Amino acid sequence: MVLGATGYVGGELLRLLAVHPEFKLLAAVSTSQAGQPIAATFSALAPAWPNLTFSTPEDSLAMLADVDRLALFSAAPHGASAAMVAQFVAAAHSHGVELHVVDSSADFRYRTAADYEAVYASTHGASELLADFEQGVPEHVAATSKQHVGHPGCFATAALLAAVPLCASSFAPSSLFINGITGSTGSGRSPLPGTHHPERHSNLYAYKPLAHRHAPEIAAYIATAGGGDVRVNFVPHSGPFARGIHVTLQAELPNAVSVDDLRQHYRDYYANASFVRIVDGTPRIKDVVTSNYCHIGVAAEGNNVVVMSAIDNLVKGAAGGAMQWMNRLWSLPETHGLLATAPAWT
Ligand SMILES: NC(=O)C1=CN([C@@H]2O[C@H](COP(=O)(O)OP(=O)(O)OC[C@H]3O[C@@H](n4cnc5c(N)ncnc54)[C@H](OP(=O)(O)O)[C@@H]3O)[C@@H](O)[C@H]2O)C=CC1
Ligand SMILES: CC(=O)N[C@@H](CCC(=O)OP(=O)(O)O)C(=O)O
Repeated sequence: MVLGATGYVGGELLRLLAVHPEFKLLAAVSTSQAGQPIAATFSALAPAWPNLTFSTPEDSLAMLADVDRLALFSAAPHGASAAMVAQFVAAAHSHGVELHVVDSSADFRYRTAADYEAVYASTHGASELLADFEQGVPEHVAATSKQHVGHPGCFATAALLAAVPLCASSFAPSSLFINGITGSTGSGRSPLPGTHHPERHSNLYAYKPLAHRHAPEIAAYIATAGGGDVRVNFVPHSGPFARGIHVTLQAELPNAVSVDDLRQHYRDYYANASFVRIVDGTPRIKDVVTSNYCHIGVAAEGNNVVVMSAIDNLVKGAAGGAMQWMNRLWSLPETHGLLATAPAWT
């Protein structure tokens, strides 16, 4: 079941679920499009879902009376997601349904309501559930006993995959300088001045330098992943493309490191990670967009290092990362339904 199913992340979840070998779509939940065909909102998905219509939250809650197990994805906006998830958790409990939730919004990305409220300046919608949620990208959490997961955001995913192997090493820096460039789908389907085509096309600009709300999230997740207390200086940029995130991380290390040693360190760290590839040169978003892969490249000169990562914001940064976690929560192979590569030329 997918909450926020008419959104960009919701649409990607529906696309991934169409080819998943185990999960069967029970309901695509929408308030605005309930009763309308999925194919009317996502014409690209018509071959996969020619007849299925969006369901109201109320009808979707009622469906829990007829199932034994439920994988619940939330792609609702932060602030709305937690309360919706709480309704489904309560309904699952009362019907004896085995449930795992993966939330792509910010609502379960922090361990405490106070940490969430400090960043989002609004009361958490279901603080009683926070203890049941794991936080992190799957590559940085070896095992979890938690029932549910709050997935990091797309900028955070790209930044963390680049940062954690460095910060969790014996040569960890005390500060990171991170530039991130995101495509316009990162801001969701509602048109905004910053996503309007004439503004975005053939343009590139930074926004909220050193003040973006995802900087504390990146720092918190680095600490959770064993990277300690590192200062994160984050400058996001709007890029002239629809999908993809490119992150460039720079740091000064306590000692010099060779580029070969640094690259080998990353290869060793991600040796068992199916979706992270350490490239010899520099990563490119065209090599990962639409896929669940992350490409990472490194450079070093004396004490100064650069780590670059590229992901698809909607897949590895949201729907695909959520699917990877959901596979793991149900003890399925983590790669189920996610191994398609990028087309590269689109
Ligand atoms: N876009 C991206 O690259 C990424 C997004 N995320 C997170 O994933 C979530 C979804 O993002 P995205 O798909 O881009 O967002 P969209 O705005 O495209 O979609 C969100 C969907 O949620 C539903 N919704 C809107 N308002 C409410 C509300 N008040 N209560 C319940 N449902 C509501 C809407 O569907 P309807 O009105 O039909 O119910 C809407 O289509 C967000 O929390 C975002 O932060 C995370 C990583 C990357
Ligand atoms: C909506 C939202 O936060 N989506 C993404 C990130 C894109 C982003 O950080 O975009 P803005 O700078 O426009 O917020 C997320 O949840 O991580």
